[in-house]
Amino acid sequence: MSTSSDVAIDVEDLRMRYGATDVLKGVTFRAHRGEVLVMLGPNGAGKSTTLEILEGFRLRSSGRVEVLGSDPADADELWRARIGVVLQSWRDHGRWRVGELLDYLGSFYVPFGTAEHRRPWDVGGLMELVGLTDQAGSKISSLSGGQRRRMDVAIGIVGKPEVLFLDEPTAGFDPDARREFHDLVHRLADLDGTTILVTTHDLDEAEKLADRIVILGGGRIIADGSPDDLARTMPSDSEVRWSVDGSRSVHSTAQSARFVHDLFAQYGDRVVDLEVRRATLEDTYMSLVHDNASIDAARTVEAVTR
Ligand SMILES: Nc1ncnc2c1ncn2[C@@H]1O[C@H](COP(=O)(O)OP(=O)(O)OP(=O)(O)O)[C@@H](O)[C@H]1O
Repeated sequence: MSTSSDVAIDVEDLRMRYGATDVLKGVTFRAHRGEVLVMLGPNGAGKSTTLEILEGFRLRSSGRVEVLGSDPADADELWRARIGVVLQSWRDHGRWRVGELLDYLGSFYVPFGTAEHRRPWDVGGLMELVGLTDQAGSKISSLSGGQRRRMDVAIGIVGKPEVLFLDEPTAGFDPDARREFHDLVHRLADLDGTTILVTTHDLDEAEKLADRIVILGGGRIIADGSPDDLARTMPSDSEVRWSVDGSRSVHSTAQSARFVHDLFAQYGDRVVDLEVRRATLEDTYMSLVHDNASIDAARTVEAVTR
């Protein structure tokens, strides 16, 4: 059973209107302490808007929002010190050197440290953690795109945040850097109990990182569950592939276990290279987002023609 103290992010009926356009039409979700929550959704769905509201950078139109028990719209400096933010892009501090800037930014967190929760990160340890030790003395303007993004992450976590917001953090990462970053996210969540809300367009990344996934579509949360839960929500068929006597076959079925059983009953050891592919998160995502877009389009037509 979850208690309110387990809940790090609590959003209920969040609405956001830009001019005459409703971008968020009643968004409700929660994140528990130490949970990695991945938010998915097509371009323009309102993911960054949601994050900016939760970070206290943007005022919402209506709804209830609590992060670490406070409303971000009027939270104090102590609250801000407990929050870490990695925006989609930072382009500043070019003349600073990596180690110096982290040391300087970290110094702002010293008054907010406690015996149980020391702040900030030790700069050497932090650079090692994000893979920037070799760049400690480099100017930020000289970093590669991927190194710059690691620096963004280092800046986001220098104050040892309890809640961390990451807006498309791995854009521009090579596969190695991406994998290291995933390890870092798991480490922060599992060892330090950091609650992490990540947006990404990379469904493979979402599957690797998420304890839970929420999908934003048409201004609402259209799915909320673990990657496995979401894959199971699709009543789609599995794909069975196999070869018999050098001939390759494919069959779609909702009852893959029965089909495979029958296959072996018929061909025995002659069945080789057997593969059963269940619906993936990508299949689920595509289907949910497209279904939702059709429903939304139908609603719009209905409203216009009424
Ligand atoms: N300051 C603003 N004024 C007016 N409209 C805005 C503003 N910021 C965002 N929007 C609009 O709100 C919608 C949601 O934008 P948002 O950036 O939150 O989406 P997103 O899901 O993060 O998209 P992406 O995946 O492309 O980053 C878009 O249609 C965008 O044009």
